[in-house]
Amino acid sequence: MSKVIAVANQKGGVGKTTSVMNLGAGLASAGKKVLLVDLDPQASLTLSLGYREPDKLEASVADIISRVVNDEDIPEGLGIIHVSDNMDLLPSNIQLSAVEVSMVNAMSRELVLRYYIEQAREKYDFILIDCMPSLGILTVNALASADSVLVPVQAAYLPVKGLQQLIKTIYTVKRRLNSRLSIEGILFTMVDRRTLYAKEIIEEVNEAYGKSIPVFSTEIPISVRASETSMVAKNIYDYDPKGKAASAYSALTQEVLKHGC
Ligand SMILES: Nc1ncnc2c1ncn2[C@@H]1O[C@H](COP(=O)(O)OP(=O)(O)OP(=O)(O)O)[C@@H](O)[C@H]1O
Ligand SMILES: [Mg+2]
Repeated sequence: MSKVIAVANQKGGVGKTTSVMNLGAGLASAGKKVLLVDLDPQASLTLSLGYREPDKLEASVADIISRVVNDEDIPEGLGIIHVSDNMDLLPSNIQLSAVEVSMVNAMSRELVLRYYIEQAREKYDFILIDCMPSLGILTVNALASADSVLVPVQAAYLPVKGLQQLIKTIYTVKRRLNSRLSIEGILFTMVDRRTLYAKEIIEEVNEAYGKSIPVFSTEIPISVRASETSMVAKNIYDYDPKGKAASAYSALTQEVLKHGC
């Protein structure tokens, strides 16, 4: 059994990419076979994993999408980079922007990525999709391909309004395109428990959504070491194994494993 988790929030800079990278590394070190899909033309995940010139890669997720759109065969393993034990990456680059435009007129344009992911499921236990900060066609494709959505929320601004829009989109996709879609959980990131503000937001979100929408009991603390991981191209367990962010991501990994497939 495989599980496909889309990591999405249309708000930028909330910790989507950092969470994909570190949850992915946590699952891989727990012995799970993991594929990370970079579905953002900014290519932050690709860059963070150390592939510093994404535009020079031989193939990327853009090639996969354009082959599906044009109904062409996809050669085995096209674009896949083996990053480390148990962990592969389907990288991205700026070509994805052009491909996104070309999807607008494609047949079943919301289901293009799903066609690929359904085949990739056979090879992996977990597929994590790093979405871009928008609710456009690429993110809808990710939601249509996924079993669940993990929603990182930065506990430093009033997130409720943005979350309503995201949750509405998730339910629309569930109704029209992908009935198995569920919410894996809201994940608070960059939490500074010393500030009353963070606590208030967490309470507010718990009140508004906690009963119907799961909230991870793990919170990711604000951590300078975590913010440095993309620069040094290391996951948090290698970069700062004893730090609070590493133990939080490890607890998150356990929660996700406990949810099962
Ligand atoms: N726990 C943390 N503590 C401090 N800084 C963090 C933490 N997690 C991530 N950051 C930093 O915050 C910034 C945004 O994180 P990240 O790139 O993961 O967010 P994102 O939601 O993927 O952004 P985008 O919407 O642009 O794709 C980055 O500079 C990252 O290094
Ligand atoms: Mg990102």
